[in-house]
Amino acid sequence: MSGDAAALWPRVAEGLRRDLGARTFDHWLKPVRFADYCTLSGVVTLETASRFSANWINERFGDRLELAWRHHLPAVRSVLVRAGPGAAERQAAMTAAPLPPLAPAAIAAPAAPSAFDAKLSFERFVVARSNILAANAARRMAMVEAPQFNPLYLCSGTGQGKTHLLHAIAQAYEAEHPAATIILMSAEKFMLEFVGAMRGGDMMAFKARLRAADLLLLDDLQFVIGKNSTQEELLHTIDDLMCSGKRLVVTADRPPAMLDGVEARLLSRLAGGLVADIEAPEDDLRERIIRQRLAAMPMVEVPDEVVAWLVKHFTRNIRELEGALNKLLAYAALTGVRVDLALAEDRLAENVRCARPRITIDEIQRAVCAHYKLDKAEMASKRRVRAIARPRQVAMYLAKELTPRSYPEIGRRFGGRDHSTVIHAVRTVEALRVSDSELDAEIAAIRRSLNS
Ligand SMILES: Nc1ncnc2c1ncn2[C@@H]1O[C@H](COP(=O)(O)OP(=O)(O)OP(=O)(O)O)[C@@H](O)[C@H]1O
Repeated sequence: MSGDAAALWPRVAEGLRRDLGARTFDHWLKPVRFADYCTLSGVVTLETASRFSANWINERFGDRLELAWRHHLPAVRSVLVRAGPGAAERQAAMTAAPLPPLAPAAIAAPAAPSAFDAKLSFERFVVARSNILAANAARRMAMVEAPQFNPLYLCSGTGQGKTHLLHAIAQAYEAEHPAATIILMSAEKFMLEFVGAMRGGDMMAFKARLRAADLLLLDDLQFVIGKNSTQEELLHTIDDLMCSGKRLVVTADRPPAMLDGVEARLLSRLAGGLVADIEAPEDDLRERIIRQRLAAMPMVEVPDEVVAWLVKHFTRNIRELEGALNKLLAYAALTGVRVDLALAEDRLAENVRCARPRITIDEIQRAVCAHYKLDKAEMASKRRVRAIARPRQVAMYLAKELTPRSYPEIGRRFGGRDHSTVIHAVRTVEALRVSDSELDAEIAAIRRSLNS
């Protein structure tokens, strides 16, 4: 895959040359060579002649490089330019005054690059009412003083900045505690390493590595749902870290109480510190994030009406908003057209369609009740008379069809019913839709009312 990416570099470079102009390109980017592409992290590494020009390129052209790469290879997450081999010698040769000789150890072992994404810093995290609790709690986690709340549990829907905050905490903590051991990993990786260690008979090393952490940051905890032995190991790891006063931050897509299939003992540990949720981003936050991204690209002109249009249409999460902006800018940069409202509407029509807010269970319950002229409280009631039970089953069926919620989650929203009740309702309505055309038409009408 790195080979494929290497083959793309000349095309990426050609686009950049058109975009930046031959003079700027030849001066800064012509000497840049492709070094590596990691499919796992999505990081492209490029090399240039000196550390100075690497820093300059990262600062001035980092966003441009990312856009250009993503245009050809959408999986690219970030682009890093570093000084290539021999850069130190070239740098020394270019300097008039001889540099003091480097200790052999320093030459042999250059500082290991930080494992954290420099772009995901506190400085680049825009704070607003919807995320202020999470952002402030995250900052506290990185301070010298012991945090007031430990563990910190960050939760939100997808693309709202949880991973960003984990990287920000890790980097700020690293700056304050340079010798500290910091581990940032996804819950999935935790599980894979745990299973690998069990199979390889290497549990001691696995346990020792995690328990040596001064700060453990665990992303996407919902991954351990239903994975009992991973949960057990995680529980021991957390207990160990907490007992030794270490810091723990976890993220998940829902609050602890909604992690069905996670052991109560683990949940109580996780909820025992601070649970901070990030709400859906408000207009002001979305606009400030766009303006922040544009400020890093002073050569790109984006009219205010396009910014307002993006803010209006990409409401659900920041990742979608960023993706739309990147797509628009990449298209404009690589084709040489100006960014205006018509271009945004044309190029981003599909993105807008996908970004429409999803239907919620609450909306479904309201629509079903409006159709059958019922009180919404009946949805959660225990009454089994057919005039109520059937609409309730229809609402459960639509909840499964139109939302990403699981059977247990749906059951909870209908007066704490068991998941098997929901499965039964879904199957019943599915069968009835085939045999009962009247019911089928009613469901179609409810769906239309929800989509309108
Ligand atoms: N408040 C913010 N300020 C600046 N950038 C943000 C903010 N919130 C999110 N982002 C950006 O949005 C993108 C998605 O954020 P991130 O990956 O952290 O989301 P997430 O909540 O971890 O999503 P998932 O649950 O899918 O893993 C990232 O590029 C991140 O930098």
